[in-house]
Amino acid sequence: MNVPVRPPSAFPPRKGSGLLASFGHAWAGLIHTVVHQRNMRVHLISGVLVGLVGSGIPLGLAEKVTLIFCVLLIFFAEILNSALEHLVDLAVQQFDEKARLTKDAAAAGVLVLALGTVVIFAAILVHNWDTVRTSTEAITRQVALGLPLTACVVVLVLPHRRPAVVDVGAFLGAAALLVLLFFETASLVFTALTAGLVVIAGAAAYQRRREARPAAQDMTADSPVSRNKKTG
Ligand SMILES: Nc1ncnc2c1ncn2[C@@H]1O[C@H](COP(=O)(O)OP(=O)(O)OP(=O)(O)O)[C@@H](O)[C@H]1O
Repeated sequence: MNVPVRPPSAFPPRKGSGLLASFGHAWAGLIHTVVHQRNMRVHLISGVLVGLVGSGIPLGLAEKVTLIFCVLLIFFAEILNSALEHLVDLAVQQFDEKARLTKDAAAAGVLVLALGTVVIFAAILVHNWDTVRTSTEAITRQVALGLPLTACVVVLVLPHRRPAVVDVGAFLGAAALLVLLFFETASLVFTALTAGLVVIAGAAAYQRRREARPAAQDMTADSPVSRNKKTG
C-alpha cells in the first residue's frame, strides 16, 4: 500500500493551538522584545514610574485612562517597530536605502508617541499641581518605596550577566515594595499596572538566563542518556 508522502511543512510545528497557545506566543513575543530591545526596557522603566505617580496622586478618570493608554500605546509601537526590524532583516541582508527608510519610519513612530506621552504627563501634573503640592506625605511615601522598586526593575531588565540570586532578590524586593504601596494606593489600576510591569521584568530576567544557558548544557540535559537517568 502506498502511503502518501506529505510535503515538508513551510513552518516548524507550533507548540500548540487554541487560545492558550496563542496567548503563550504573544507573551513570548512581549518578553523577547523586553530582553532584546533596549528602548523597550526604557519604556518599561518609564511605565513603572508612571504607575508610581498614578498610584500616589489622586487623578481624574480621564487622566488615568489617558496615561494608561499612552503607556500601552508606546509598548504597542515598540513591539511593532521590533517586528518590522525583524521583517526587514529577514528580507534584506545588505545595506539598502528602502530598508533604512522603513526602519527609520518605524522608529520615528515610537519617538513621536514617546514625546507626546511626556507632554501629556507634564500637562496632567501641571493641571493637578495643587493636589501635588498638598500631597507631601503621599509623595514622600511613593519616593521612599517607589525608587527602590524602580531600582529592582532596572536590575531585572539589565542585560549584564549576574548571579541568579540577584534576580530572585530583585524580584522579591519589588514584590514586597508593591505590597507596601498597595495598602496606601490612590489608584488600584495604576498599582495593577506597576505589578504587571514587575511581572514582565521578572519574566524577562528569567528568559535572559535561559537564553544565556550554554547550549551544551541543554543538549546534555535532553540527551537520551540523561533522559534515561531521569526516568530510571
Ligand atoms: N539593511 C539596512 N540598510 C540600510 N540601513 C539600515 C539597515 N539596517 C539598519 N539600518 C539603519 O540602522 C538603524 C538601526 O537599525 P537596527 O536594525 O540596528 O535597529 P535598532 O538598533 O534595534 O533600532 P532602534 O534604535 O529603532 O531600536 C536603522 O534605523 C536604519 O537607519
